[in-house]
Amino acid sequence: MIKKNTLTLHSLSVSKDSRTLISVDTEVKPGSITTIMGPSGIGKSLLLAAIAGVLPATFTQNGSVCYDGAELTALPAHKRRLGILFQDPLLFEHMNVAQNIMFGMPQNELSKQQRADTLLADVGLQGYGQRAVQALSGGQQARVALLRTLASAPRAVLLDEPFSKLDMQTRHQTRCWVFDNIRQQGLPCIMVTHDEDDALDAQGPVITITQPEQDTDKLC
Ligand SMILES: Nc1ncnc2c1ncn2[C@@H]1O[C@H](COP(=O)(O)OP(=O)(O)OP(=O)(O)O)[C@@H](O)[C@H]1O
Repeated sequence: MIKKNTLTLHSLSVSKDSRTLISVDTEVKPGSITTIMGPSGIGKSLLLAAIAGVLPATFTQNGSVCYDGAELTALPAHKRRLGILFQDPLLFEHMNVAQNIMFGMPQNELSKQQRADTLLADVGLQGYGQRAVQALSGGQQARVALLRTLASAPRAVLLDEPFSKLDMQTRHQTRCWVFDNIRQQGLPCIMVTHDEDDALDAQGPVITITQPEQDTDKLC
């Protein structure tokens, strides 16, 4: 049976030099947020890159990624139509804040500028549309990158530590807004985080990745 608007990973794994770093099997339903947690350097960001179709060539992947029952694994990133937010905001520096947010908006969006302004106000950045992205703080850039991802009409979203650059109050407010938005749009979401409050607020399954067994002789 086709699971409508569901993102499924079938034993999706990332390896380097034939050593598996990470492997995940999961099904993410529309409007559900699955959290991935685990130690630094274990391959969580690489897993998101594999789902999005932008895994660096040094790594190989096995398993498959499906959306709506159709396999995406062989498709290039732009044909997967998944929104990915990297840890680094990677904003376009030749565009202002509003232009960054409008970048991936669908052509038929009635007033892109108006929508960008509304989104900015929703995350506490009212009136920032015409500013240069270089003039923003790290936390402000992180919010603009989040808006750009959500405004691009993705079929699912992949968020890599989306709130880590925000102070506690902004983090809480932004997180509530983002999670509400994801639920309202009915998007399946996979979020990588080190923060247990992020995982709690996500109200979805939590996948904890553990280190592979180590050779105890090598431990001090
Ligand atoms: N583009 C790349 N080229 C080479 N090595 C990379 C690249 N990206 C990641 N790595 C390496 O792959 C391993 C896994 O990295 P990854 O960023 O996925 O870890 P992570 O679990 O997301 O860590 P963190 O929680 O610290 O963000 C690390 O050893 C990292 O140095």
